[in-house]
Formats: sequence, structure tokens, C-alpha cells
Amino acid sequence: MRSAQIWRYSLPMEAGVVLRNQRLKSRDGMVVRLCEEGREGWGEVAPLPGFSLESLAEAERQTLDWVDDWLAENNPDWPSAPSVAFGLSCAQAELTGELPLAAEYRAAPLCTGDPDELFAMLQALPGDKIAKVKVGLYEAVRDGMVVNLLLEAIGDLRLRLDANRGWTPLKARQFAKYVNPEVRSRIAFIEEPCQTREQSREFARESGIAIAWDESLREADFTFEAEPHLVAVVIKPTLTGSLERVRQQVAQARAAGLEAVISSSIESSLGLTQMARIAAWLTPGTLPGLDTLSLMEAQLVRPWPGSSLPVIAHSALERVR
Ligand SMILES: O=C(O)CCC(=O)C1=CC=C[C@@H](O)[C@@H]1C(=O)O
Ligand SMILES: [Mg+2]
Repeated sequence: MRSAQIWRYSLPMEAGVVLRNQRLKSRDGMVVRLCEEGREGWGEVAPLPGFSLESLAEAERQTLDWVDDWLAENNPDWPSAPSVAFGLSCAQAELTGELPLAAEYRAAPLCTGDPDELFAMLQALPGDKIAKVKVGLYEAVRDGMVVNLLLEAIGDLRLRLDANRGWTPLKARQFAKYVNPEVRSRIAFIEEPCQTREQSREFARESGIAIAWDESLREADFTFEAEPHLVAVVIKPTLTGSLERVRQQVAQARAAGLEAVISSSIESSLGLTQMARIAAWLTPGTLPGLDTLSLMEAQLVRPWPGSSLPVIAHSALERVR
């Protein structure tokens, strides 16, 4: 006998979370529970506004249809919307025991705000000191100075930078100018520095700074291929699709000699803890980019170890099915 429940959630976000010029006041999505023969599996379906092509309403329709089909003892294909395929495939992988419990909770910390406060946090990082800094939001020169300062001050720090295609070739050059050539190799990579892939490649050639693709993975002409200066790809499961598809992309990246970094699409603690498990399973040895829980004011269903945010239980959510 199969049974299933679906709930809607809406989690308030910290003030000032801006995604692609749009303020994100709350994170909205669904929690799904699939039950069969005394076992259960949970999943989160949460299209990210400004990134996912499907709306929450469309995701809800596809989730309900798939669950109805599954309850009728069919084994339906994954729905077309990536966020739906991901959430449902996680629920099924928990149900069948395919998704291991071991998790990588040491996500690379996102550095925001005041450089002075950052120092203390970075100095205290245990093990591999690797952190992520968003660039391209302020003056390129300021970004260059901050990155240089951090790398020069903390000798064993490595940084992942993310420009979200924010720089013109000129701005990218201005950034590089302020980063001492001796510390550039400790920039693990910069995600999508420029507006086009060609400009990003040119920047990497010129500056010697390694790059990674993120937005490019969602473009129709993208293929996983080795290129000079390209070291990694960022895989955001909610924007990718089913767990099988995520596995396939990790394998394709590996085959091309690229590091695959599992990364958040600002899911709740439920989705984030599952991605910490996916990272431990599929990309052992690589710190995932999952430090987005602190953008929220509450956790959902399952807590992230060490977080002091209150946890909202499924029983407090609005039931859809
Ligand atoms: O990759 C990480 O370390 C955290 C996730 C992250 O940076 C992002 C998640 C979702 C949307 C984006 O604003 C942003 C990114 O650009 O990668
Ligand atoms: Mg990115």
C-alpha cells in the first residue's frame, strides 16, 4: 500500500536577500512524503524565482499529477520541471534507501559584509580553509582589494568567487589588476566572471585565474568539456532535475576532468541536508556550496546540524494533499 502527503511552505527570508534584482521576501515550495510498506521518503520541491523556468503553480500541478500516478501503483517518469523531478526523486531515493545517510555538512561559507568580521570567521575555519565570496555587486576595484586582502592575510585560505556574469571585460580586468599574481592560484575558481562564456575564457587566459561554469549549465548549447583554465562546474540540483540527472552530470564533469560542486538554490534545511548527503555520496572530497540557510529565518522539518534557527514541523504546514 502506498500513501503520500504534500504540504505547502512559505519561509520568511532575512531582509535584503536580492536575487537577480528581485527581492526575495519568502522562500516558497512544497514538502512531499511518500510512504510504502512502513518506509518513508521526504523531498522538497522549490522552484527558485528568477532561476527556475517553472512557476510554483506549475510545479504544484506536476507534483500532484505525479503523486496521483505513483499512488495508482504506476512508476511514472519524472516530471519535466527540474525542481519537481529533483524533489520527488529525493523522496523516492529515501524511500528505497538509495540516498545514503552520511553527509558533508562543512559547506564552504559564504562571505558577506564587513572584511574585519570575515577575518575572524575565516581564521577559525577548521580543516580545508575554503570560502566563497560574491563579487560583481560593487566596484570591481573594491572586489579586487577585498579578495587580495583576504588571501594575503590568511596564507592557507582558498577562495571560490562568484560574479554571476556581472562584469564587462574591462571590469574583470580592473578586478584582476588588484589581485597580487602570487595569490591568484589560491582563487580556486571564479564562477562566470563575464557576460558571455567567450569573455570569461578571455579573462581567464589573460589573468591566469581559474574559472567555473554555473549559469552555462542551463544553456541549450552547453556540453561538459575540458578547456584551458576551466576547473569546475557548479551543479544546482533544483535547477537540474532528477537525482539520476544530477548523477549523470557529475559523471560527465568528472570524465572531462572537472570538479563538480553541488550547490544550493536556497532550499530550506530539508533540501539542504539532503544535498549535504548527495555531496558526500556523489562528490566526496569536494566541499559543497550550501551555506544559504542563514538567509532564512526558520528551518523546515529537518534541522541542519548546529543551526540555532527554529524548526517548523510538517504538522504546522498547510496540507495540499
Ligand atoms: O554556491 C553557493 O555556495 C551558494 C549558493 C549561491 O551562491 C547561489 C544560489 C542561488 C542563486 C544565486 O544567487 C547564487 C549563485 O549565483 O550561485
Ligand atoms: Mg553562481
